[in-house]
Order: sequence, then structure tokens, then C-alpha cells
Amino acid sequence: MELALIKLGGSLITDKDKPYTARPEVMQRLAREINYIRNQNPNLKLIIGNGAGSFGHQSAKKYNTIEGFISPYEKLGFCLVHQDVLDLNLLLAKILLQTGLPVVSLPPLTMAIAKNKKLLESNFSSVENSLAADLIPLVFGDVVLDKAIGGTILSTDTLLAELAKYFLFQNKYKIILINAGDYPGVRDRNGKVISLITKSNYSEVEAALGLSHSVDVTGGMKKKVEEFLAISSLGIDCWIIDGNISDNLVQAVLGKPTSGTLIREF
Ligand SMILES: Nc1ncnc2c1ncn2[C@@H]1O[C@H](COP(=O)(O)OP(=O)(O)O)[C@@H](O)[C@H]1O
Ligand SMILES: C=C(C)CCOP(=O)(O)OP(=O)(O)O
Repeated sequence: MELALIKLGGSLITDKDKPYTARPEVMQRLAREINYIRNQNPNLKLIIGNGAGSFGHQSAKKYNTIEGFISPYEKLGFCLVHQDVLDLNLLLAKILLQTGLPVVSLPPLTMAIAKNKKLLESNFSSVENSLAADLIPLVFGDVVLDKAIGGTILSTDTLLAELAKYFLFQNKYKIILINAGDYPGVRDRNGKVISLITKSNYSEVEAALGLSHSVDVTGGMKKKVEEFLAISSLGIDCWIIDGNISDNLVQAVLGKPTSGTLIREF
């Protein structure tokens, strides 16, 4: 069986430079594309994850939530960040549902716990049971509780990488991960898109990888590539593609020629 994990980047579904500004027309097109993918390959299982974009990153920065909470002000901030990511997820979920996609929103806050900003424990049974019921789990970058510092942020990239590993170890699925964002792929130092990143050329491309150009607390392109490279070594192919190009997501998920960056074991 095949399982595709699709990250809809906050950079794609919001205007990351304008606080609390969603891109509903982009969400609608992506919803149509995902619907088309399902029709083309009804046996394909899907997990969708959406980034926080200019919703959660704004408040996460304001309250420095990634570094934890002690004061009542910081605790309230943690809750407000959660509310912001829920707001964006609700907008996206509505659009996906209107297109006929059977998505269920599953808040990562209820499935994971961290310690010193590292994922400590997770329970993905809600995701697994939803998949088994032929629903599409819809997860997102969220706040999570942290046993050492109170709370922190769990990015969609980290969560999807964990989910990819979780399902890989069940030996039931061939897994791919596709990250669609507001960039053409991973660029080298000259601005040219790197078509393939593996362990062998990572040291050459590393210097070109930077933070996000927008308000972003979870590490930008460098962290993204590091996390995807780590799971690619388990045999999970990861694509970083431009979600603004119509049908690029369709092409990547269905294994057809795709413009962007492929992160692969060899
Ligand atoms: N080498 C690079 N190639 C492409 N984008 C890069 C690179 N270095 C830094 N970036 C920046 O990283 C950002 C993408 O990361 P991020 O904002 O976290 O995306 P998303 O919201 O889609 O997860 C963009 O602002 C992009 O300009
Ligand atoms: C609460 C927050 C800030 C979650 C961040 O999620 P992501 O890191 O996955 O969001 P994007 O970069 O895709 O916007």
C-alpha cells in the first residue's frame, strides 16, 4: 500500500509576510488537486499537514513559545498560539471538506509531548485509526506540552517526519513525503534549484540553506532539509516543491515528472 504525507506550507496557504492573512484561493486549488489525486489513485492513503504561516508564527514569536512558559502571560501565550493554529486549520479543513475530501482535524497537542524541545512521546492512534477508516487525517504545526520547559512548538515538518517513520516501521506502506511551499525547491548559492539532495552532496548544498525570510520560529529551509534528509536515509523519498505551480503537487504525488528538489537516500 502507498501512503503520501503532504505538507502544505504556511508559506503557501497564507501570506507569511502579512499577519493573519490566509490564501483561500490557493487552498481551494490545492483541495481540487488533492481530490484529483484521490480519484486517480483510490488506493493511495493520505495524511495532510498544514503549517502555521502568518497565523501561529506571529503569536509564537510574540510569546517566545518555542522556549517554554513560566509566567501566566507566557502560559496564556501558549494557549493563544494554539488558538491561532486552530483558526487557520479550520479555514483549510472547511475548504477541503467543501471539495469532498473526508478530512478530520487532529490536533497534535493531544498526540505528542516534548522534553527540552525534543519529541519525547507520541500517540498516533488517532491518525492510524482515521487512516484505517479511510478518512484523511489533517494535522498541523502546533504547540505541545514539554516536560522540562512547560511547552514548546512542534512543526508540521517534524511531525510528518515522525509519522512517516511510525508508518514505515509497520512495514505496510511505501511512503513518500511532499512539502509544497512558496518557493521553487531548495536553491543553491546561485539561486538555482537543486534537483537532488542526498547524503553525498549535502555538505556542498548546506551553506546555501537558510532561515525563512518571513516571521518563522521553526527553522526555515535548513531545518526542513535536515529533517527530510534524516528520513530519506530510511528509504522515504521527500519532495520540496513549488505549490504555486498548478498540478505540481499532483505530479509529485503520482510519481510523474515534477519540478523541485528530491531528497533521497542515494
Ligand atoms: N537555500 C534555500 N532554498 C530555498 N529557500 C530557502 C533557502 N534558504 C532559505 N530559504 C527560505 O526558507 C523559507 C522556507 O521555509 P519556511 O518559511 O519554513 O517554509 P514553509 O512555511 O513552506 O514550511 C523561504 O522563506 C525561503 O526563502
Ligand atoms: C505554532 C507554530 C508556529 C507551528 C509552526 O508550524 P510549521 O513550522 O509547520 O509552519 P510553517 O513553517 O509551514 O508556516
